[in-house]
Amino acid sequence: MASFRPGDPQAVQELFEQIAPRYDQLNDLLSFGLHRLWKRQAIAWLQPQPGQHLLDLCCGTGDLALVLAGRVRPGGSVLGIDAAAAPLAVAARRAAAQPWLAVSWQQGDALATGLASASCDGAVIAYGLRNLADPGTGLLELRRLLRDGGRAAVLDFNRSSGAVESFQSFYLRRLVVPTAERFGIPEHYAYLEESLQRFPTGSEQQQLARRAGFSEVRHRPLAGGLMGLLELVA
Ligand SMILES: C/C(=C\Cc1cc(O)c2ccccc2c1O)CCC[C@H](C)CCC[C@H](C)CCCC(C)C
Ligand SMILES: C[S@@+](CC[C@H](N)C(=O)[O-])C[C@H]1O[C@@H](n2cnc3c(N)ncnc32)[C@H](O)[C@@H]1O
Repeated sequence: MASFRPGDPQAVQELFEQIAPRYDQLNDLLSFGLHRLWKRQAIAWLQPQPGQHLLDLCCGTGDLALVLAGRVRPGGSVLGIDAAAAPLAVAARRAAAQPWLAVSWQQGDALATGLASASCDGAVIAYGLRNLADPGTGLLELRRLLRDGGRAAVLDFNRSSGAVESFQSFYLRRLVVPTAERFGIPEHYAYLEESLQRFPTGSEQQQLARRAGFSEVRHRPLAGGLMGLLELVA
């Protein structure tokens, strides 16, 4: 059985190339649709305004980017960046059905986007930071891309402890992976728990964000501590 070593960029990219066709369906199924609420909480922090130019790093199949593109109308735009082509193809198909949205897609590395400094009014990374080889470098690039005063929202699983950690592990091992097994991709979802074990805690993320140059930093647990939202001001 293949395994995807957390921190190996090629393996992580390949994982998301392979699960792209099932990704959204399994997120809805496995979280009972609650991931949409958690993403709305990330958007609420960003306070998107008409005319703003926003960035969705590790955008995947583009659900967040498409919502943001609606919120910055008229005059604004959203750029979604992802390392994997398959999720971007899903995102482009979804965007084609909404031609009024100013949204574009770029295959690239969130650790080195090549975009101009201070070129974005706001940015989101949803369930992406944990998949980067070096989350600290990811936060540095995020800060570089934002104009001073711009907001960023970093949504991901929360590295918890005690009963919450036990529930998280139980849910991932006993529900998530067996469900993924039915779609022939159990090892892809087994990676989730492995990647979480090496993910910085909320307070460690706060330290990394301050070191990256963010002026305001707050890590907020969501869903009873199962998820976490890093609220940042550049
Ligand atoms: C949107 C969500 C996860 C995105 C996601 C992130 C990754 O890094 C992956 C890596 C490998 C495969 C898939 C993913 C991936 O989908 C969160 C919702 C989906 C989760 C799979 C469900 C797990 C949620 C909590 C652990 C438990 C929620 C319990 C609640 C009662 C629903
Ligand atoms: C769990 S998905 C999150 C997708 C979307 N943000 C969401 O909330 O559903 C993680 C995404 O990060 C992308 N990714 C992983 N490493 C990356 C990197 N170094 N640069 C850009 N994207 C990356 C993967 O290809 C994948 O599409």
